[in-house]
Amino acid sequence: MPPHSQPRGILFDLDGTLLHTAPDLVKAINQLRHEYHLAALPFESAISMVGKGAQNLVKRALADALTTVDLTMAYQQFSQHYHAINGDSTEEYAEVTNGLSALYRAGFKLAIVTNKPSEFTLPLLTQFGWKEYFGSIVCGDTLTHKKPHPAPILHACSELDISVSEALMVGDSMNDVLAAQAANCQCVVFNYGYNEGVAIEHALTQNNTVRIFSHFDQLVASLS
Ligand SMILES: O=C(O)COP(=O)(O)O
Repeated sequence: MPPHSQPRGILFDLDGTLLHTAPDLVKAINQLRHEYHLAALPFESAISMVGKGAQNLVKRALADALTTVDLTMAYQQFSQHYHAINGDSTEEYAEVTNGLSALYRAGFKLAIVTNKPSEFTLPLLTQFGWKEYFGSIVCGDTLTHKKPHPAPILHACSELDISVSEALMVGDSMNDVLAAQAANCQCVVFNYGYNEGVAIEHALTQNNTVRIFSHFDQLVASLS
């Protein structure tokens, strides 16, 4: 496979790639901590806990009280808080709606491959009017495995009816990069996202071939 052959299918991560979900996520996490009489986490430390799914986020956010917390119940409490505000302060990154629409109209097959549970992902896709663009929506609870496991990428390719060599994974974190590498899929990342609190440029090793973009328009231009 040539390193940057033109793909037929584009697989998008959600949090930190298409949507800035951090304000709502951090608010729900700090509402949860308040219930457990724990101090609010600063925004940056809370957001560094996002990336490996909501169950993991709750576990990381209550790390200072884990011996006394029932994580199943804590997840249900978090879920209630997040459902109540999911989308309220969430914004699309610049030019995402225009870019998705352009890629869709140009004939690319599009998918979502996120670690976010479907109960939170689907309402956001509806809110932003994007659902019709995606031929496959793979969430954190769709399969047994989440990114960085390759299974979500392979599942999306199968649902889009393309081979993995015809796909491009677009993300913001090493979870996306490692999943793509494990699936043998091309990958690009945006540097405006979360990557569990580490600048993606620093996380990628020097000989890594993953391209880094800083604006959604750059991705769209690279595909035209
Ligand atoms: O919910 C998460 O932990 C991250 O979701 P993402 O895979 O869309 O970045």
